[in-house]
Amino acid sequence: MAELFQDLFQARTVEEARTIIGGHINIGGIEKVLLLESPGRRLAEDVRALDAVPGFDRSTMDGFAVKARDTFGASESLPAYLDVTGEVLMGREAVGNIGTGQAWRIPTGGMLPPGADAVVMVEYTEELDDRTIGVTRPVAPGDHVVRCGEDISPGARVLSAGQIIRPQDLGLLSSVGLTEVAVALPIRVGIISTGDEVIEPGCSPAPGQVRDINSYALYGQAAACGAKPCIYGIVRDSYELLLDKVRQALAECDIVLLSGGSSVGVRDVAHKVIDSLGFPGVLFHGISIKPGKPTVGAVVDGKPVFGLPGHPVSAMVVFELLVTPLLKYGIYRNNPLEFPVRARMTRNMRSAAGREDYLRVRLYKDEEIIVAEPILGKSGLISTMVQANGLARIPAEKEGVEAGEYVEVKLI
Ligand SMILES: Nc1nc2c(c(=O)[nH]1)N[C@H]1C(S)=C(S)[C@@H](COP(=O)(O)OP(=O)(O)OC[C@H]3O[C@@H](n4cnc5c(N)ncnc54)[C@H](O)[C@@H]3O)O[C@H]1N2
Ligand code: MOO
Repeated sequence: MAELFQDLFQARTVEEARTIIGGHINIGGIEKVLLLESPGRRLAEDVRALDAVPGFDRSTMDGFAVKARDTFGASESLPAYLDVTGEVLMGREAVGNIGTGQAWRIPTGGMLPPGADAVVMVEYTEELDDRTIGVTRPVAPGDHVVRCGEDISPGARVLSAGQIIRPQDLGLLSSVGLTEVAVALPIRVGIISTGDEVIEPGCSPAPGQVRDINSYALYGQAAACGAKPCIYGIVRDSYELLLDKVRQALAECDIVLLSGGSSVGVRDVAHKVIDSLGFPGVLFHGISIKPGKPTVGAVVDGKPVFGLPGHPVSAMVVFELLVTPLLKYGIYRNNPLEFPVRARMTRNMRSAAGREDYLRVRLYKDEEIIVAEPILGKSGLISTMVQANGLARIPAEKEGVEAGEYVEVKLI
């Protein structure tokens, strides 16, 4: 514990903060849901296909099933003449066999008859009579055919645990006959605002008071990640009151967020409260980012507890960096697409070396180039977050960015 205490106020990088917290957490459960209830949920287990998709060789065109070699050398001036000896019906097994010099009519999606290895599109045939066609263009084996198992082979791992179920995943699950999937339970996030000056949004502020922004902004962020947020209200700057409330939230939720009181002022009790909840307690106090420096990171019995800075922008930025990944994936995992947009800065911005800066930016397209216009303003101004549609990361080793330089941006 003494070692831990020495670590406090030694600001961590975001990477370090994630590693420290990630090493102690154990959150979430599993439930089975029907396929139609699964979009947006996180898969709890790998999914393997039992069946091949498609389960038979099938045509991708309307035309004639043939032996490809019977069409070799065919042209408009010298068609290959084939006997039409059968027809494939949609949704029915193709029974029989195509012999040399023979063709069967086949619809798009029809089952390729035994003996055939390609399909000639109807446009490249001429019907001479009911029983004879001329093929005017050759096909190679496999042309216009999807092979049995070409989409999905039986036994293959088709989806991986941890991934969010997207529309195309739903289609894949139905294609292999799965009507239920195991998904992670939504992570329950308890949200507590602290501060003697903070009042409910439905009240009129007296001089010195402000309406609660953080509970609502954080609620919105958690909901957008598919989590189950729960607001525990506003607690005055009192150790006992806050301890009670945090204990209640911790008993009912997987993650607890406090905002305000995370700094070093006399009334900033968040750190003290969080550290008295249980093992291992506070793991760091301070991250080397701006905004968001005075963040407290803790784990209590496997559940993360974060003391977020009171300034609304700071609280939201720290949420994006430390809470969003947990709500989406249940763990911190390497995500090269976390800042997926490369955008060109419209102006110079200074930043101190040794600290990562997260700039609120407005992204827009200017002559085919995505540009990032910084939204200036203090971290207490929620309107700056509203004007922004991205967060640009300025790496710690840089002392700023110049107009025209490229930055990596996360969409918000
Ligand atoms: N002497 C120093 N003062 C401050 C430092 C510092 O390093 N030395 N850090 C500053 C930074 S950076 C931030 S961020 C804030 C963090 O402060 P706290 O987390 O202790 O938060 P409070 O003092 O309670 O509040 C800060 C600010 O945010 C407003 N607030 C708080 N909760 C809400 C809410 N739910 N909705 C709307 N607004 C809220 C609060 O009224 C204050 O204005 O500390 C700086 N100070
Ligand atoms: O770092 Mo504070 O979190 O700037 O506003």
